[in-house]
Amino acid sequence: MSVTVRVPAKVNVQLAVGAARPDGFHDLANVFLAVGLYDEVTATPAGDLGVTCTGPDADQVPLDRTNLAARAAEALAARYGREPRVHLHIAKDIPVAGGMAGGSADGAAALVACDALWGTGAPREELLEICAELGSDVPFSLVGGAALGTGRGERLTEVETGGTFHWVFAMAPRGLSTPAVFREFDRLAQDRRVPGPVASRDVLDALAKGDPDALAEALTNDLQPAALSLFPELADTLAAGRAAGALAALVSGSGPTTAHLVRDAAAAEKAARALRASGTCRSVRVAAGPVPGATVI
Ligand SMILES: C[C@@](CO)(OP(=O)(O)O)[C@H](O)COP(=O)(O)OP(=O)(O)OC[C@H]1O[C@@H](n2ccc(N)nc2=O)[C@H](O)[C@@H]1O
Ligand SMILES: Nc1ncnc2c1ncn2[C@@H]1O[C@H](COP(=O)(O)OP(=O)(O)O)[C@@H](O)[C@H]1O
Repeated sequence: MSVTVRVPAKVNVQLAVGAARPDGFHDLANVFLAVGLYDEVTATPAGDLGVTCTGPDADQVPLDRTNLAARAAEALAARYGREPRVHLHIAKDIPVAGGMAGGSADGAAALVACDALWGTGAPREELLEICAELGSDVPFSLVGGAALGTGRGERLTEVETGGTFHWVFAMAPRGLSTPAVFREFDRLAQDRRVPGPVASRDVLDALAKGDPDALAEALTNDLQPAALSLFPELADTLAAGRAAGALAALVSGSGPTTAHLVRDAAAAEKAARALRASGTCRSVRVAAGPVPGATVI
């Protein structure tokens, strides 16, 4: 018997970043939207913990116990006093090190898959606690939809959405390390006082109304200058997206994937074609959100 869990990528429609905390993390006002670009994690009983991965970026995924899916299985097994005797196969479609929370998605998916496989019946609150231990973005991958993350992004409040938002994502030829982008944010902020992060009323209202034009006006990402500083060519991709008719273009989270908001599915296909032809990115994908979080299929 095996259990397969499907789990979405995310885009940050607001990422407000505060000053570095004593523990090295940053307080955030992080408005997440789950979008329909998925990994699938299949858990199968095995003699020992093992991970395999297939997909376009599979060669960049660690297969040892640092993989977030393996760490999730170990964390759940430890809580329930059992051995993590499971094989985890990741069918990966979310770009690696792309600012779309692919590793976090696999952590959340493995947790849900192992919980179902082992019949642990862990309460939702406990699963969310384990997620937060695994990483700041992992709780959101579990719940999906749209949510505001505070603290380091792990404390979630559901956010209302009044419609579907259509996006074109442009994948970059190399990844960006999340800690390196936060370090660059600190370096760029050196001489100014960084205000405490606050959720934007305009972003929340635009989401509630399901209004892409209003969301396009309100989108912000405080990590974008840091991502552009480390990866200046991303400015060309953002410009190509705007020229292709996107209502707005921004770096997704810590990047380097760029997210281009469009009005509807037809506009997404058109902008995707133009972005592909622009030669400013490795590949282009269309996806819409909100979609549900980690789900057994
Ligand atoms: C930036 C965001 C935006 O959603 O995602 P990505 O764009 O990387 O996907 C997240 O904050 C990433 O979350 P996640 O990838 O889970 O990060 P973690 O494993 O918790 O932390 C990795 C490292 O990022 C930095 N970090 C992360 C979160 C945070 N609030 N402050 C930080 O300074 C720290 O250097 C930390 O050691
Ligand atoms: N299951 C996983 N999938 C992808 N990367 C993983 C996974 N587990 C651990 N990692 C590590 O996490 C790093 C960040 O990957 P990822 O989560 O895809 O990006 P991001 O944090 O930008 O959203 C990778 O470079 C890789 O070393």
